[in-house]
Amino acid sequence: MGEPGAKDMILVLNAGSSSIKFAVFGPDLAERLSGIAAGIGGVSFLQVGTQKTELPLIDHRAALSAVLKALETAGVQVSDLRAAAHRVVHGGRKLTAPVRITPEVRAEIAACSPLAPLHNPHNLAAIDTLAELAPDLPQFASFDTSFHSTNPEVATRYAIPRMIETKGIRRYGFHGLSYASLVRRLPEISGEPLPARLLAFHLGNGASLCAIRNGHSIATTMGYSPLDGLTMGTRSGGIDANAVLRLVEDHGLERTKAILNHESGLLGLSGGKSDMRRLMLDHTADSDFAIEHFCYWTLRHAGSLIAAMEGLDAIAFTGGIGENAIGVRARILRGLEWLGARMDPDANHAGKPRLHTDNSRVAIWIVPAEEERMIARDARTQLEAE
Ligand SMILES: Nc1ncnc2c1ncn2[C@@H]1O[C@H](COP(=O)(O)OP(=O)(O)O)[C@@H](O)[C@H]1O
Ligand SMILES: CC(=O)OP(=O)(O)O
Ligand SMILES: [Mg+2]
Repeated sequence: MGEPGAKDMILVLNAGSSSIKFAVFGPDLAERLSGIAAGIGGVSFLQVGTQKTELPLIDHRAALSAVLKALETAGVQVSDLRAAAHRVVHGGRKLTAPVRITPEVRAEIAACSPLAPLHNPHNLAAIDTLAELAPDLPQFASFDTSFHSTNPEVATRYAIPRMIETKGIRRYGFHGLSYASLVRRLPEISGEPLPARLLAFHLGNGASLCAIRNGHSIATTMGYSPLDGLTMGTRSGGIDANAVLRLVEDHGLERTKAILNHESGLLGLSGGKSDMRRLMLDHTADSDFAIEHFCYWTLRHAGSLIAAMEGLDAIAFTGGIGENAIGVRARILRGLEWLGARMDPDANHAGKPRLHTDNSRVAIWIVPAEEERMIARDARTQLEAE
């Protein structure tokens, strides 16, 4: 790894609902090492580079200590780090740009936990564990909500009384680090300027769309929390608020939270599978229906965002499903043919970066999600500014 005592590395932690992704970057932002602890609380494993080991990871604390141990084995000690930087999903109204984590920032992240229950508590646990291990290590946070701070008020307000809106009940939007990195990467990948009206599909376990006009988010499908919008792995996506109230009446608040966040989406529709790769191999009527529901609602929302941009010049797919699920991309693109989007099936099969044919009126790209590099870049900018 780096020169002994050089303290030039940045550790990035991206703690999700059931996984912790990690990466170590050098001062030039070259990735030195990356991996994932996944399946936390279930069938879990730790992968470092290409080396995958099955390992019981009962909770996020166990997963983080396995990650730190693996880093040590690979020659990265916490004492070698210049900084640690975290993806924090919800920054609420106050945290709209990358920041150094102070006690005040930590308290604000904690205050946003009820808004992103599958994410913020795990982000905080990672911050706290590192703070205990290395109290002097500078820690930074980058927020999934920040990229959408350019949305106009008409897009962020719910049609509810202003007094309620002032309490923070509004649309925020998420996956912003993925979209920010996509905006950077697309011109490098395509060799062309960023298209003026770009519809980005972040399709992973959590999934959202973003209407990006001249590089800025103007609308997105997630709202107050990462539950809204598309059908997701275990989240329902959009659901009528009166149906939610009925669920609360019938099942109580805690059960309702669990149903909507953990038991719905692809998992609920298919009767047990949240993972797109597994669903695609399954070929049962329920699994096929779950995939069709995912694609259909992705298209319904795509139509809404295209209207918000008043047209469409390019599409970009990212996230685990967007980058890898050939059949899902093909189904979604079939649903956009009426706009003049033409996909080259061979390019789609091969997972090439460019998917459109020469006569397509809309450019179509695959852009790998690089949330961790974006977070490292933010932290480096902060360090240089200090
Ligand atoms: N080769 C593949 N084919 C189909 N789906 C895939 C493939 N690889 C990954 N996926 C799907 O991508 C999703 C996970 O995406 P990812 O962006 O890693 O999620 P997370 O939100 O946890 O970061 C899962 O549904 C997984 O099945
Ligand atoms: C915000 C969100 O949904 O994140 P993820 O896709 O990592 O679950
Ligand atoms: Mg993700």
